[in-house]
Amino acid sequence: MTEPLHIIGGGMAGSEAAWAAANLGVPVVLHEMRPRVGTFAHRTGDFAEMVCSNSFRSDDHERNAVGLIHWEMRQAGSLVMEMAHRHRLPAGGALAVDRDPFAKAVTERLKSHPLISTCYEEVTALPSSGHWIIATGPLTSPALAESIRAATGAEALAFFDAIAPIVYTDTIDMSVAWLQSRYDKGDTEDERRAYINCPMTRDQYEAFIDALLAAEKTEFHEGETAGYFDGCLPIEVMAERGRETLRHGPMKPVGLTNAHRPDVKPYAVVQLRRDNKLGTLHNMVGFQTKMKYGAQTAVFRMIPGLENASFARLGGIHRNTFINSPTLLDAQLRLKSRPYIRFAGQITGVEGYVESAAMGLLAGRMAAQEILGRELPPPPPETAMGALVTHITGGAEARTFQPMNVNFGLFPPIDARGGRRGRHDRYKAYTDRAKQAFTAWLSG
Ligand SMILES: Cc1cc2nc3c(=O)[nH]c(=O)nc-3n(C[C@H](O)[C@H](O)[C@H](O)COP(=O)(O)OP(=O)(O)OC[C@H]3O[C@@H](n4cnc5c(N)ncnc54)[C@H](O)[C@@H]3O)c2cc1C
Repeated sequence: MTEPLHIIGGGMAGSEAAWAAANLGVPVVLHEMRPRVGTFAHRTGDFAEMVCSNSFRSDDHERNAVGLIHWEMRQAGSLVMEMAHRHRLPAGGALAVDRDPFAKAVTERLKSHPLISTCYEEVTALPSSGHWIIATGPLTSPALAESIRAATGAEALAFFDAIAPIVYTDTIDMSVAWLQSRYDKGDTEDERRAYINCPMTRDQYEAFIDALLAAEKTEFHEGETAGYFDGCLPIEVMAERGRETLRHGPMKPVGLTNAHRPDVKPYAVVQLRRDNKLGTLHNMVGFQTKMKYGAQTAVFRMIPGLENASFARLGGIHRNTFINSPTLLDAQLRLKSRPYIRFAGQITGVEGYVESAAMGLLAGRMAAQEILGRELPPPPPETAMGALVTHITGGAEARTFQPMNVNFGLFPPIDARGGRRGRHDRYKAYTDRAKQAFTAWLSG
């Protein structure tokens, strides 16, 4: 008899993992603590509940990385995508859904599958044997979080409340910005040029602070942690403490010489640090923020060099539990120290409903194949799922690892013309290449 796969968490990732594994003929036990034990964000006992917005974001599979991952999930028989399509609402190019009927439909489908059984209980400790997927999400219950922390090391399980935006490197104006590490630190030329620096005059800095103070901010939801980590204060909180605070903190201009105008000392400098091995993404150092998304783009585009910046991810604040996947997981999403346990969903350091469900789909397939005595290689990095799983299991810098949305910056680059038109064509080239690679992977 085929051994069962146990999945903890019936959210986006767990639901998708259960469906994928059961459809490969593996019996699944889905453990979900709701409705017996709730979270501050979930309202129902349904699987795949959308806790905040009702959107799966862009459905454009030709020029958008999220749309592309939708496409790949559909090819792989995704339950979340099928039910989202069935309950979709008009929303332009976005895939918005009627959230309650959507979650009910996912729940009914899972419950009526002959190979899936459900167990409504909170799992409070890491299991010691069997085949498991942990998909307990950003609001993993405290007892289980503690058990994961004990098994992986205190440093490994991160609780954080603020994230900084990430910019596509090719949208930064390098005729204004320049490459340099503070005080030219580093043993190699690469290290000495590890940061992108954007200079500000006094007037630009003052206008920036005014905009920051006036910008609309997100308020905490009830139950979310309201305390900030000391080393992780949102920039607007720093600005509220004094107009000069940022100039003595993340925007300090010391140890840097503007390569374009060495004679002019910048009044303040915004630094961006490489965020992935490919160098296609840079994060804004110390720029964690709770400004609303619209306000963030407007305020950050005031920074010289970022006037036309595109953001792979904007900053944000909420409680989040995720592991340091680049150090803890292998390419099969298995915990290196206990390979009978896989992780999937937001707890692996991906961000968003779609990305979480996609990682669930992958983990479910991988686990099922393993139980059946085969090994499923991860999808190639040219695909959206492959790019994302490669990023979290090795491509990302482990030291500064933060949750990540799927975006073209994670893909191996494609040469193309610059500018807006060039970008348009390049995105299409990315998705064409991905579709071919994904189709081959699925049939292989
Ligand atoms: C406040 C908030 C707002 C968000 N807003 C958005 C948004 O607008 N758009 C977006 O794309 N993403 C949003 N996210 C991120 C969102 O949570 C994830 O994108 C997605 O739901 C993660 O999927 P998941 O399967 O990893 O986790 P979840 O969907 O959260 O599922 C995890 C499941 O595990 C269960 N569980 C937890 N611990 C245990 C345990 N010990 N035993 C048994 N079951 C357990 C939970 O009850 C839950 O059902 C938000 C997150 C939060 C916290």
